Amino acid sequence: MSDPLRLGIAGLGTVGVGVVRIIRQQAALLEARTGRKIIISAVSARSKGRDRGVSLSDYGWEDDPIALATRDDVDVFVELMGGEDGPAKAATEAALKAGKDVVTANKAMLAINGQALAELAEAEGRVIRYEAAVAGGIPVIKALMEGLAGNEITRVMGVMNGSCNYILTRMENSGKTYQEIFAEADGLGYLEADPQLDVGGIDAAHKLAILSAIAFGSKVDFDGIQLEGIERVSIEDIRAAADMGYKIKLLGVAQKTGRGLEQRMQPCLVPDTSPLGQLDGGTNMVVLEGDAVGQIVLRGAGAGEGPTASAVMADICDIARGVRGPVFGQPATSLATSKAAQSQLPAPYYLRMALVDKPGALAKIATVLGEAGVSIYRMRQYEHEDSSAPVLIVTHKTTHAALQDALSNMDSTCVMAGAPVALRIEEG
Ligand SMILES: NC(=O)C1=CN([C@@H]2O[C@H](COP(=O)(O)OP(=O)(O)OC[C@H]3O[C@@H](n4cnc5c(N)ncnc54)[C@H](OP(=O)(O)O)[C@@H]3O)[C@@H](O)[C@H]2O)C=CC1
Ligand SMILES: N[C@@H](CCO)C(=O)O
Repeated sequence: MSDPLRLGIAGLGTVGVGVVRIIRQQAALLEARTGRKIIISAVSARSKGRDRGVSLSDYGWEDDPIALATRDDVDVFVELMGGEDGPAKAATEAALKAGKDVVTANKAMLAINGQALAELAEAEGRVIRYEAAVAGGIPVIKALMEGLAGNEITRVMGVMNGSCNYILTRMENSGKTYQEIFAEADGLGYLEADPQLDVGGIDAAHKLAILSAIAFGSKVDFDGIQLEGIERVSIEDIRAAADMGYKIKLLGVAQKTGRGLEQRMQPCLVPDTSPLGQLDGGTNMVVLEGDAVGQIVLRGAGAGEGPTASAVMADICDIARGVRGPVFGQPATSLATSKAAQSQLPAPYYLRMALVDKPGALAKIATVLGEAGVSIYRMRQYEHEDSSAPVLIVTHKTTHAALQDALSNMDSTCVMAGAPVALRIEEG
C-alpha cells in the first residue's frame, strides 16, 4: 500500500464542506479505488469558530491559506475559496512553488490566470486539476481532455450557468417578468454574492473560456468572448419564441472558424425539441462535437455541495492514482495565442418588432431585409387591438453584419412602433 495522500483544504463553504464529508464518509471506498488512504492534514477558512456541520477536530487549522498550502504534511492543496486572484491565486502559486499539486473549483481564477498558473505548474512539475470548475458535477473536463483526445474538436456548446437557466425556465413556466424572477432567485439564495456574475453571463463565460482552451489548444482567452447576459430577455420574447417552436437559453458556443476562434456567451433561441431546449431549471448541459465521435451531450447538476464535491474528489482520486498531465491537455508553452474571430458564423435570427399598422408597413420591412441580403424564412403577425402590429420573423441563415445593416435601416422606414429585438438561433 502506498503512502497516504495528504490534503490541505482552503475554503470550507458549500464545496469545501462537501469534500470533507465525502472524505469522511467514503474513506474505505476511496482507498479501495486509489490504493491509498486519502487524508486531510489541515484546513483553512476565514472564521475558525463557525459551525460547519462537519467535525474538523481531527485536522490542523491555518488562518492563512498560504501557510496551509506550504505545510510539510500537505501533498495536494485543495483551493475552494474562490476569486480570480487574491488569496486563491496567491496560495495556489505558493503551493506549486512548494512542490504541491493543486485541485481547485475556481473557474474565475483559471479563466483569467490559467495560462500563467499552468506555465508555473508545469515548470515546477506539478499538476492543477479543476474538474469542478466547469459545469459542477458533470465530468466534462475529463470527457474533453481524455475521452475525446483522438478527435479534432469542432464545436463546444452549452448551458453552463444553472441560475440563468433557472430564471429563464421560471419566466417561461410562470409568465412572470425577468425582474420578478430575478428577485425570486435572489431570495432563494440561487445567485452568486455578486449576481452580475450569473445574470451578466460572466460565470458561464469563465467556464466557456476554460473548455475552449482545452478543445482548441489555445491559451485561455476570457477577453476574446463576445459576452451578453440575460438581462434583456423579456417575457414577451420568451412567449413569442415558444410560439415559433423555440426556447431561449444563455448559450455558450466556441468554435474555430476561418476567421479565428469564435467564442460567445449570449441569449440564443434553440429548438424546443432539442436536448438544449428541453433543459429545465438549474441543470447544466454541455454539447461536445468531434470529427470522429460526432456529437455527445452531457447533462447534470452544475452546482451544489454534492455534485461539485463529487468533481473535486475525481481530481483528488486521479492524483492519488498517479494520473498526471498538462493543465490544459497539452504543454502550456505549446498553447497557441488564438485570434478572436471578429464576426460570427452565419445563423438564422429571430426578430420581434412592432409595426405601425398601416398599408405597406410590412412590405417596407421586407424590402429593408431584402436589400441587406437577409432572407425571410418564416413570419407571423398577431391579432391586435391597438395601432401597432406585433410581427415575428425567422430569417434564413445570415451574417450578423447583414442583420445589423437591416436593423439600422429599419428606423428610416417610419413604420417601426418600437425598437426591434433580434436574437440568434442556434440549431442542433
Ligand atoms: N457552490 C457551488 O455550487 C460551486 C462553486 N464552485 C466554485 O467553488 C469555489 C468555492 O465555492 P463555494 O464553496 O460555493 O464558496 P463559499 O462562499 O460557500 O465558501 C468559500 C469559503 O472560502 C473561505 N474563504 C474565503 N476567503 C478566504 C480567505 N481569504 N482565507 C481563508 N478562507 C477563505 C470562506 O471562509 P468562511 O466560511 O470562514 O467565510 C468559505 O469557507 C469557488 O471558486 C466557486 O466558484 C464551482 C462550482 C459550483
Ligand atoms: N452560479 C453558478 C454556480 C456554479 O458555477 C451557477 O448558477 O451555475
